[in-house]
Amino acid sequence: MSLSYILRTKHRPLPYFKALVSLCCPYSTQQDIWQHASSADFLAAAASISSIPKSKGLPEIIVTGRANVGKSTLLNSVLGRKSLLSTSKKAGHTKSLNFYRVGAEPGKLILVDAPGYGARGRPQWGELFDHYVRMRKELRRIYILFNAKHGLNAFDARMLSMLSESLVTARGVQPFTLQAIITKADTVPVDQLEPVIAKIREDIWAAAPLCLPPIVTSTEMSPPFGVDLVRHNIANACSL
Ligand SMILES: Nc1nc2c(ncn2[C@@H]2O[C@H](COP(=O)(O)OP(=O)(O)OP(=O)(O)O)[C@@H](O)[C@H]2O)c(=O)[nH]1
Ligand SMILES: [Mg+2]
Repeated sequence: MSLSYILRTKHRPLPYFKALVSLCCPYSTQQDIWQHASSADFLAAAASISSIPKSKGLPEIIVTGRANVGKSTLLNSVLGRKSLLSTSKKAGHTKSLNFYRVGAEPGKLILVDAPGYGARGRPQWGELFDHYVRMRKELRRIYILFNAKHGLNAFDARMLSMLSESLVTARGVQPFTLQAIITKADTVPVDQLEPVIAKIREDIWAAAPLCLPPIVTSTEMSPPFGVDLVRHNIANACSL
């Protein structure tokens, strides 16, 4: 709904005013979603395809990336929580698709944490992730995470090009979008950060030109760096 349409409409019931507010200050309206984030809750864990929970009809986003890249930590930070999601120094910690409702019941959206891929990944985790991505109609955006210190490796490039292929269907429909996130920016010396980010952007572009350019984050910094941008991005992806 455009601003000019709203202003031209004679009868302006409440939804029009709500739309007007969200057009004028989308950021503050989106913040409401995360203000209720403390009521976020764990919904289900699926370690196999048959245990993937039925959709609640809410928009969903999922994170992926090499094991230990910081997927579960980033989702905790997005939710303003310390330990709703279990994290570990040891790679290969998350072993199932874990579903989290955001906002008080019935919720606004669902965040899905996934096991990592790469040398510490397992084939059955890959199958689970692929099945979810292929079948979930509510999936709005995939977030693919890269460690600032490590950059991309062959596993990342393969994952990016595989996801690229599913970004547009044969009929030209885009079922979901793909967004890159750089994690652990605090582990790179500040004077090296610019070239490091430039190289990661270049490598992402080479493997998946349709991937949205990376948001740089650090959950270690105080306040966390880039996490507000991630919240904003998730809300946008879910049309909230
Ligand atoms: N320095 C730093 N460490 C981080 C950051 N984000 C996460 N970590 C650490 O990285 C380690 C792995 O974090 P997780 O969130 O468990 O990583 P994951 O991608 O979920 O890992 P798997 O579940 O094993 O795939 C933990 O020790 C975190 O504390 C960050 O921004 N900076
Ligand atoms: Mg994890």
